Amino acid sequence: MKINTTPISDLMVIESTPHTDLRGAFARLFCDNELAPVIGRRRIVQINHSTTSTVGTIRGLHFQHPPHAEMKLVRCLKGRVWDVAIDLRRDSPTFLNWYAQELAADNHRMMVIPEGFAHGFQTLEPDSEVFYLTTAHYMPNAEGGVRFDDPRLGVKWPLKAGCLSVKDAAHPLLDEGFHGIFL
Ligand SMILES: Cc1cn([C@H]2C[C@H](O)[C@@H](COP(=O)(O)OP(=O)(O)O[C@H]3O[C@H](C)C(=O)[C@H](O)[C@H]3O)O2)c(=O)[nH]c1=O
Repeated sequence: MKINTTPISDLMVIESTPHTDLRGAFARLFCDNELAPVIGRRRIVQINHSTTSTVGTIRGLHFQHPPHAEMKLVRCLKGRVWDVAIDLRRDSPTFLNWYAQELAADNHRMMVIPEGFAHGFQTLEPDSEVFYLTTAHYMPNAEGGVRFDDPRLGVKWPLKAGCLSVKDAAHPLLDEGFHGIFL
């Protein structure tokens, strides 16, 4: 696994190179030894899998408030998604900056999104499947969200927004009073 930095500190992109032979390919989805420099003392406590049938669907952008803030390690195991992370960390020099990567079954790329970031994705192919590991349990009462089309964020999505959950359509826009998550 190759650990790549991004323009946003602590946000990483992991490249994996599958072992291929006549039968097909083998690749590790996760290895605590290889990812120790990124994971540190965190523990993976949940592994989630979402399937999204229609192209253009946006899931997110979600985060959890401390003490339930989580790191997410996100892969696309089928299809293709535009995976977006937004820095919501208070006092971060890149506060409200966003970064995106195309994750696909065939590019074996993984986003490592630390605590204090909102995460979401848009499907670029039908029946896309996202597989992600988290370092904190799902706590609905600690969940927060930002709007995919919030002008304060200016996220660029490859496609016109398609299907959206009622919850995601209802996230409040960030006003000047929003100073981020204090971790
Ligand atoms: C995250 C989660 C959800 N749920 C239940 C809650 C709802 O009844 C249902 C769908 O949840 P939600 O609409 O939040 O799912 P997504 O919109 O795919 O959100 C997820 O995908 C975005 C991109 C993220 O980054 C979040 O980690 C995660 O919230 O599953 C659970 O039971 N356990 C869980 O860990």
